Amino acid sequence: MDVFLLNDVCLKYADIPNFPRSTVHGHPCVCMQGRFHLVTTCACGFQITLPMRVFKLLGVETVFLTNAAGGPQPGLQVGDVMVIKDHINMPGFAGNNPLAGPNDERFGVRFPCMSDAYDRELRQLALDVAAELGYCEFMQEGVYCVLGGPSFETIAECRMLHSLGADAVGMSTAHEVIVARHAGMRCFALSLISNRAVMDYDSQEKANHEEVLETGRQRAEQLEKLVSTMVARLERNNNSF
Ligand SMILES: O=P(O)(O)O[C@@H]1C[C@H](O)[C@@H](CO)O1
Ligand code: HPA
Repeated sequence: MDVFLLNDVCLKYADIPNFPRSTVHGHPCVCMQGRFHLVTTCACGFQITLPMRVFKLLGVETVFLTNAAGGPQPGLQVGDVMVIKDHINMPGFAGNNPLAGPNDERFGVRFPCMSDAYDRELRQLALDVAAELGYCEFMQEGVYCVLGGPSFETIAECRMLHSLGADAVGMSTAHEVIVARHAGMRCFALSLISNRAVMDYDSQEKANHEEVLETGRQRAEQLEKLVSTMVARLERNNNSF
């Protein structure tokens, strides 16, 4: 069941007016269990990002996001954790931006800047905490590219994305970050490289959701430790890194 956890209060998504419904199996997370993707709601970026505005209204200042992603960057291995330093919003090139339509000035300006979308201090904190925990061998930093899904990429698409500067490719996160940044919240995001992007016509590899879930299970404990240590560090410093 999809639930929204706020302190000890647990709300069903179905009980929150206008809240979208998650349809993808296997996306539990710490505070919001059940995620929304472009494919869930007929490419309506506004609806899938509504939770960010709910967070803002609840007084949230910093948003942590995680995702599973394929890796077109040859330096990335399955199981690597990539701190996202920037994104490419591919659906945005076709006009699918979650901020399209009338701007709600109560949240932010009409034309928000995105060159600082992923908070520099939080990225450094992640790398520092990872080093303390002994995670350096699988920590990376890179650019995440969001596509609409739900089909995985063709070989030609993977090659193109790599040449465009994408290190990881997935189906979420960038829309949420755009809306969170519009509302002035700080953003930090991680990609777990759950599968290699297939770049070679002779390869027998095929992207599939089971591999994505399995890689997630294998790294779950370390990811939880990394994020919870970062959150504890932030709390200790009054959210000021
Ligand atoms: O919610 P994320 O972006 O982690 O989920 C990815 C995208 C698809 O839902 C799924 C593909 O296996 O994982
Ligand atoms: O290879 C991928 N492509 C797109 N989305 C994904 N989510 C997990 N792996 C992938």
